[in-house]
Amino acid sequence: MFPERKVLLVVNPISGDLDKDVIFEKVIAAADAGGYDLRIYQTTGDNDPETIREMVKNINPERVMVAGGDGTISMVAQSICNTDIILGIIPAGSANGLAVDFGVSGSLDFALETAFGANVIGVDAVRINGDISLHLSDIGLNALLVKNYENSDTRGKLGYAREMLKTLSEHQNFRVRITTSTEVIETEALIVIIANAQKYGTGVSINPTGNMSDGFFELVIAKKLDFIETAKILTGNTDFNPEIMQVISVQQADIECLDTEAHFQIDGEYKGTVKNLKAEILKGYVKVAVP
Ligand SMILES: Nc1ncnc2c1ncn2[C@@H]1O[C@H](COP(=O)(O)OP(=O)(O)OP(=O)(O)O)[C@@H](O)[C@H]1O
Repeated sequence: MFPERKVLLVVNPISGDLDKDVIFEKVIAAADAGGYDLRIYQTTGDNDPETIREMVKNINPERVMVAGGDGTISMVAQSICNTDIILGIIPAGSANGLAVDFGVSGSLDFALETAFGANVIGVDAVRINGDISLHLSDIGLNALLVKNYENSDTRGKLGYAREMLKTLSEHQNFRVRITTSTEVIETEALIVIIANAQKYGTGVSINPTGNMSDGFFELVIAKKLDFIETAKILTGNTDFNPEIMQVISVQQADIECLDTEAHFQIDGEYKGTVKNLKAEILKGYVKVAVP
């Protein structure tokens, strides 16, 4: 007899620098101890969302464990949204901002205990122009940095620092109009962040009151900053400063760039330039196992 309780493990073999063999061994042992029938899928970078959806439909797992970075976690979350399937997170990316925001940081054993544990919450998502953001998306300075970093051939801290200097010299502020159900804000901006979570992968806490389950997201609007202040934010050396940033908590918002198109990124992935964004909260989008 096959056990009724099934679990699917999705592993991105190329993410971060973690030895995936250790993850396989530990998940196999934990699934065995919990009486789960374990299935494994390694992502290929080609048609993964479709394949995972199909596997989820056929296997009907109680949980899906994901070992990868933010991109893989977000992809798997979108494959099981609005179901009772529980997402278990095993951080294995280069930055793991999403996992950190879920409180899943530290040892692999801790992540596994959490991923197989009983504490489960419904996590919201933000739909932005039809795409899904679980973490932090923005227009302006940081999105340009994401673009420059994606296009550069150096990786690591040095590459990041080089792209940051390039970004700071290229960036221009833009005029933006933000319309919510209660107000219209028109301002010059360096960056407008659409924040479901609190922290960037660099560790900088940009939205200290953010809660991923409250049915709201925040708009964090940073007006003109000086060079040093901006560099500190981008490198994760300073946290949210209420004197230079405005935060509003909303369920939906329209964002219009008034004079020029602005660079746009969703959860660390560059999306090109945009003039208009429509953002709305999707409450209880996916069930996630948390500490
Ligand atoms: N087998 C594979 N070969 C090449 N690319 C892959 C493969 N599997 C997944 N990918 C790609 O990996 C990317 C997602 O990476 P992911 O976000 O998980 O890790 P990361 O970039 O190391 O971490 P972080 O988001 O924390 O910086 C996607 O672009 C996906 O297409």
